[in-house]
Amino acid sequence: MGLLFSKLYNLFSTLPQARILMVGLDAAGKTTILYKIKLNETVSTIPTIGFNVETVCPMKGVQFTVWDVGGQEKIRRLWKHYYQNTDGLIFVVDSSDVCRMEEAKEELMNILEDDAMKHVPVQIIANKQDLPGALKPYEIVERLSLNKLLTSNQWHVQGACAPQGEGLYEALDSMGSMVKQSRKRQF
Ligand SMILES: Nc1nc2c(ncn2[C@@H]2O[C@H](COP(=O)(O)OP(=O)(O)OP(=O)(O)O)[C@@H](O)[C@H]2O)c(=O)[nH]1
Ligand SMILES: [Mg+2]
Repeated sequence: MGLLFSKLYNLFSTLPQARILMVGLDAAGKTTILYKIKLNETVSTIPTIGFNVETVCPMKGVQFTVWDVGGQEKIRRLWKHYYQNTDGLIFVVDSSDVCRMEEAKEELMNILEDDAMKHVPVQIIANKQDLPGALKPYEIVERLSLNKLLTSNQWHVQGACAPQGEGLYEALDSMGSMVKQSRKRQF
């Protein structure tokens, strides 16, 4: 009964509360994004060993608990421990790190193969658009083969520059819409 009420609340409430998992390769900009959204500040970061978690209200009527999990290669195997009950995935890409696009694609593939993540909406943030040589969002779609990879997940790609906050509102807005739609389908 409690579960039913909670589902009804989430479906009809104007305040969707959602658990969002944010991953991506090391140095993609995840922690910078998290604290830009939370504090509207550009914090100086060190590589995340473990995770950061913050509740953020990026816009009126939306509350996300965002889990930012470290992306260094040796700790990526820990990502799977955060999959359960995830309502939305934010996958952050350093758009200027062209050499590691294949690696990013493989990691995204691994995530989506997990049963817990099969139908979770995916927001790709094509970060570091300010850097020379950064791939545009449509080029990231091609490099990550998103049209082939994301056949059973709703998805959206947003270009961003985290320290300036550019593109972050749009990314979270789209994540919120996808989470709401996905909840309606589940119900
Ligand atoms: N030029 C530029 N630098 C950025 C941008 N976003 C983040 N950075 C920088 O990229 C570096 C890594 O950022 P982090 O936020 O620590 O990266 P992370 O994804 O959390 O890395 P891990 O914790 O190791 O997984 C930092 O020096 C940030 O200042 C951006 O949009 N443009
Ligand atoms: Mg980090």
